[in-house]
Amino acid sequence: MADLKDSIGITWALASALIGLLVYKAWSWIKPRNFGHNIPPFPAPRKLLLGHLHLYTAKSELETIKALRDKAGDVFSLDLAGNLLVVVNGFENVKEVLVKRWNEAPDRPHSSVPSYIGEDNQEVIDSRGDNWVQQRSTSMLILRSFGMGDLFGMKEFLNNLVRLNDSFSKPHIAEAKKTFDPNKDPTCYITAYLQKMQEENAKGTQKNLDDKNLTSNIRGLFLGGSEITSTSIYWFVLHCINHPNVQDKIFEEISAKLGHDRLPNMSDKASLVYLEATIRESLRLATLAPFRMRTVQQEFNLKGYTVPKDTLLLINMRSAHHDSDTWADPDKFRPERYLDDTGNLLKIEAHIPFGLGKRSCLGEAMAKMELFLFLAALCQRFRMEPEIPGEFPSMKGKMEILFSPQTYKVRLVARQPSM
Ligand code: HEM
Repeated sequence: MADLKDSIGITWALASALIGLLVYKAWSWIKPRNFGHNIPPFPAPRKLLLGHLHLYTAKSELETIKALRDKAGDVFSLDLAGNLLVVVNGFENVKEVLVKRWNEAPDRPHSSVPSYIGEDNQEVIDSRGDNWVQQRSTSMLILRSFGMGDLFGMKEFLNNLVRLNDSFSKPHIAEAKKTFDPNKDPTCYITAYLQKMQEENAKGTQKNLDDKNLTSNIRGLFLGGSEITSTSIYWFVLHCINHPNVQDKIFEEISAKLGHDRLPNMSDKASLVYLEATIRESLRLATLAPFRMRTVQQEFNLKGYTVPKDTLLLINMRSAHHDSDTWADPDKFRPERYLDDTGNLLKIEAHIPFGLGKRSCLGEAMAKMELFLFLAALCQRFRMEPEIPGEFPSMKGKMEILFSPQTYKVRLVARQPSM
């Protein structure tokens, strides 16, 4: 009898211990995670398991982040089901993270997109460490030397290719290799890269320049550069339709500075300051890439808070362009804000449409040239009007991969020099 009691007692004890252990395990799994005592504040209490995921509502990310910033301040934390996300707002904090804290938070998180853009996530947008340094410096050198040249042999290329897969860059590389002569000046990005590869091989310093990275870089540069440039143009045209006085001023400037007998070229850029100011204002108001992401590799302090290793940073670029302490009437379209009293262009530090720091836009110089040449020619030749006279298209943007305008139609009316 005593034996039976003992064994029931032991069974109970074991069962209770097991239940206790399971409850403890379950609790430690669902309870809010402790990220350390000095992290930036949470804007709201956390829910079991979800953390702050419930804050993601039907509202746009832009509105959600703005509302949370109003509650918690410029730098705040969100618990995304056990992962710490620190949101960084305001130009000074954005600059601190992207420029001064580059060593601690150098890379973007790996995204799912580059797994088909890049081969094993190697291209310049998503690559890291030594590989990124070499892909970036080589690509930068090549972009500089080509300027607005036919970078990828695009004229012929675009006639044949529309799909972004293996048929995109590999056949093109194979074709370029057939005619590649290391002793001749490179004719496009591919031949310039092949030449650099050979030089590095000859010096024995070759590490990361190879066919795989070349393929990925082409796709990365193409993706990184095409959609964002065309969307910048859509925003500019939309602003011109809605501000006829601005486009008339650009036209007057073009009439006075270069006339109508030839198309604008890069030598006109310095004199078309009002056009340049309008391009800047359009890029600022839209902020096409409103959020940038980084992963934290080493703990650092930001505004007195600790940002632990492995935190995800969400950097609010839009805040840098829309804060009223940096920009007077931030939501107004006012190209004049970039001009001083004598009509010279001002450099405004908080104007950062191409990002900041070592991972800022690789194609900035090229994009600026493309925008200038295309938009100068457009404003020289056409007046941009709404499709239906008097019915102006909406200026409200929508958040897709980029912050883009709603679809709209424009009526292009040929300008006469006296118009
Ligand atoms: C108006 C046009 C453009 C805008 C507004 C723009 C903006 C940006 C921004 C904000 C970044 C991210 C910076 C960051 O994460 O901190 C970026 C990165 C990048 N952009 Fe652009 N971009 C434009 C055109 C181009 C063009 C034409 C190219 C290629 C020829 C290009 C290639 C890249 C690449 C490769 C990166 C990644 C750089 C790296 O990680 O080292 N972009 N761009």
